[in-house]
Amino acid sequence: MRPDFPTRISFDEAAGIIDRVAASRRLSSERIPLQRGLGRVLAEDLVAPIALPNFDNSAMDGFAVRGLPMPDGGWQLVGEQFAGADRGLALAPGQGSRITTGASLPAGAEAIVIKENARLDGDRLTTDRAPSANDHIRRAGEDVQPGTQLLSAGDVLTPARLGLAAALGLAELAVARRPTVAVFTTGDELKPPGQALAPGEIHDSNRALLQTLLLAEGLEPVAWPILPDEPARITAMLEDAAFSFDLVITCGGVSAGEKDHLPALLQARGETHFWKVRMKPGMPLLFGRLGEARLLGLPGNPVSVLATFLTLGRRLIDGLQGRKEPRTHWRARLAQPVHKRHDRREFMRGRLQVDAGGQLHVVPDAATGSHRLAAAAGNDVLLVLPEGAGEFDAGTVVDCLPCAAGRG
Ligand SMILES: Nc1nc2c(c(=O)[nH]1)N[C@H]1C(S)=C(S)[C@@H](COP(=O)(O)OP(=O)(O)OC[C@H]3O[C@@H](n4cnc5c(N)ncnc54)[C@H](O)[C@@H]3O)O[C@H]1N2
Ligand code: MOO
Repeated sequence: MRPDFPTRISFDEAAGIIDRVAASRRLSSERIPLQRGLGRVLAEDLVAPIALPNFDNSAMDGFAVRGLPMPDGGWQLVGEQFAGADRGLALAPGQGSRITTGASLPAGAEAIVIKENARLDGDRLTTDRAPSANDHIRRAGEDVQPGTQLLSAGDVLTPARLGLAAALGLAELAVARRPTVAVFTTGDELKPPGQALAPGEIHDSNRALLQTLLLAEGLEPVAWPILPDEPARITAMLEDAAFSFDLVITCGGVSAGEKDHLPALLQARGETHFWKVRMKPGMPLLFGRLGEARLLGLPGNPVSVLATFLTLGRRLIDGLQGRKEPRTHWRARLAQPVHKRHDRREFMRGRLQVDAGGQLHVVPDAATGSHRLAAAAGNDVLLVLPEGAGEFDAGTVVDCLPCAAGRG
């Protein structure tokens, strides 16, 4: 019987379904103080309420002068203006005043003579370095004009953008709420790290991997104890989580084995948006709805977790928050040829190198098995080989997605 949901779909079809579901489930917005804004997605456009700089001021410590070139005998010093309250100084031709960096420019000032180039003799100011008009003067509005749209809804807040908002006098910004995420690992073979293994058991590595992938996105995942391969337990725990979380992410139990219960669970108790994507690794990826939550069932192999999360999982999280800014990716030349035997889009592990001419190269890792966590740990990108089997010659330009968050 044909399943009544999309299956064995292309990567682009899966991305399209994720985008549509995310758009229909867009999270509400909230106002937050700037200090909590890093990495958040703006929910409204940011329009400058004031100019930056908001008044003409000096870029250097020294003297503001009026009268260029320097009058015979220099300028006459008539006052001082420090950063802070504007004293309302006005310079007549031939006059100058002390000034500090960031201080309001006295009316009439035409240039700043920096302190190191100035000679002061009583109230006479001279210099050997003839200043030009506007030297070291920062004009009101030269960075930002009031009314200019600086950021758009969907942009991501960086330190510089948060600093900009502060400079504009905004104490809070409206951002998309972050999705709440429940994380489950499943499998009778799993033991937490720190516990001894019996024959047939392995340590649960996906929990640390997935939790930190989510933390790197600024989310605060809540991880459950390891689930046994028992359908009733799995159903109860996942339905419980689906009540209180926006997103439930599981690892393992989504392919064809006797103990792979998740696809049937979702079909019986929720809704399947898709199951199985023509990608490698990560082919058995499952996506659907359980209760009001979205459920993302990642394949159990650790490298599949990495690849499916970074490509499609993160896309869902971005979409739920209305993120429009694309993710960073590089284009690099294959340092070695790759013979691709299958038809799926492949996300191979690779290491970036830059040559003396500034050209990026990527060295594909021969350890392609989706259990090869050491190979993933030793590389810094997922290099993307498009659909279709065949030879990819050395020098072929490929997309590379950073996969070592936290390394800078
Ligand atoms: N007959 C078929 N067999 C398999 C298929 C298939 O299509 N037909 N797909 C293969 C692919 S591709 C993948 S990927 C895996 C995915 O399997 P599951 O998602 O069902 O995951 P499990 O079978 O539970 O585990 C797979 C593998 O990963 C290990 N694992 C699971 N959880 C963890 C964890 N938390 N930490 C560390 N390692 C974990 C598990 O022990 C298995 O070795 O299926 C293929 N088989
Ligand atoms: O697609 Mo599986 O994720 O190759 O190992």
